Amino acid sequence: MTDDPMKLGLDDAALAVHPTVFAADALAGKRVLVSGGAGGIGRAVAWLAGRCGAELILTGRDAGKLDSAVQAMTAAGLQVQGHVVDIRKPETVADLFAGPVTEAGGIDLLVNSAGGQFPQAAIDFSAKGWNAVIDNNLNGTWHMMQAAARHWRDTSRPGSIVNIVVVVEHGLYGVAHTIAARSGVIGVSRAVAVEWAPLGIRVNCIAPGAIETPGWRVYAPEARATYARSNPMMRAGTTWDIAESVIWVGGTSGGYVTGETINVAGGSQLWGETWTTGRPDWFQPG
Ligand SMILES: CCCCCCC/C=C/C(=O)SCCNC(=O)CCNC(=O)[C@H](O)C(C)(C)COP(=O)(O)OP(=O)(O)OC[C@H]1O[C@@H](n2cnc3c(N)ncnc32)[C@H](O)[C@@H]1OP(=O)(O)O
Ligand SMILES: NC(=O)C1=CN([C@@H]2O[C@H](COP(=O)(O)OP(=O)(O)OC[C@H]3O[C@@H](n4cnc5c(N)ncnc54)[C@H](OP(=O)(O)O)[C@@H]3O)[C@@H](O)[C@H]2O)C=CC1
Repeated sequence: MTDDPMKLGLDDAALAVHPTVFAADALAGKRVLVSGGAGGIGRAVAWLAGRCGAELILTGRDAGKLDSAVQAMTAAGLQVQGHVVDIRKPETVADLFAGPVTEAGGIDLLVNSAGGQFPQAAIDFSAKGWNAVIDNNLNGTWHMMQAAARHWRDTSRPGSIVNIVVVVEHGLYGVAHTIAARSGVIGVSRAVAVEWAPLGIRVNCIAPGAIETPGWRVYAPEARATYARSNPMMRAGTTWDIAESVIWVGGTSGGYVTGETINVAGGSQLWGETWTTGRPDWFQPG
């Protein structure tokens, strides 16, 4: 890992050629919408889906980041468009589906990778900070899920949703607001996996462990330095680890899977600790 924010995780050059288990036509004829598609994990998902033959629609808040992702993927021959959408604003999400998604001919897979939080002891959260994280991660993800489900219902086509969450059972501290939000996403995903099965819609979650991305900039270097040893495999994961799991469960390979949350976390759901705020004296070994 490096402290250069531009060099956290795999860059476009690496994502363009990274080996994959998937065939070049695994998603041929499919259209994939990735929120947070210019971020670390979303960008890797987009590259993999595009390299498997899918058309891509990427969304995010930062137009410059979106442009750079679209340019890099276009230069590699992928079919991709980018749109500024703040997932916290249901009206902009509705505009995305009524406009670009419909004009493109619809989508087959929605990957919700937009999200984030800040590290802070829970006892110090302000009401505004708590609300910001809940709004971004729970409400924002829900707005995208519901808009996609309505799109598929109204166009009589099947669909698949993959929500990127965090490991909520154990071992991730200093981000209790995001644990609450992501537990909500996991809960609603299980609920609508049943409600929406008659519509041909599958809903699953991927819970990444420590995955080196530009998103890590929000954590102090001392905290980040411990992340690789937060799991029994004693290493950080890559955005490609997450991308391959997303495409597996979101694509036809996961066709009989719904309502699941898959930890792709090096076993950190079972062993290890990540203190995003630094480990307090109370929990120091010895
Ligand atoms: C076992 C697994 C191991 C995993 C290890 C790593 C775990 C997870 C890693 C990741 O998820 S990495 C990638 C994720 N990316 C990010 O997290 C992006 C960074 N975060 C944000 O962009 C923001 O925090 C936000 C959550 C999206 C909120 O943004 P918003 O624009 O709505 O809010 P702000 O205006 O910035 O702030 C609102 C409010 O929130 C409080 N607040 C914000 N930042 C902090 C902070 N650093 N410390 C304390 N409080 C904060 C604050 O109350 C803000 O209001 P004001 O006080 O500014 O008025
Ligand atoms: N990296 C890790 O170790 C882990 C990450 N995760 C989760 O995976 C997901 C992706 O994280 P990662 O790629 O690492 O982080 P990044 O910060 O690189 O990417 C997150 C993306 O989400 C977008 N985003 C955030 N809020 C909004 C919003 N309100 N509307 C639209 N877009 C938004 C950002 O776009 P823009 O910059 O344009 O605003 C950004 O590109 C997040 O939910 C994260 O919490 C979970 C566990 C571990």
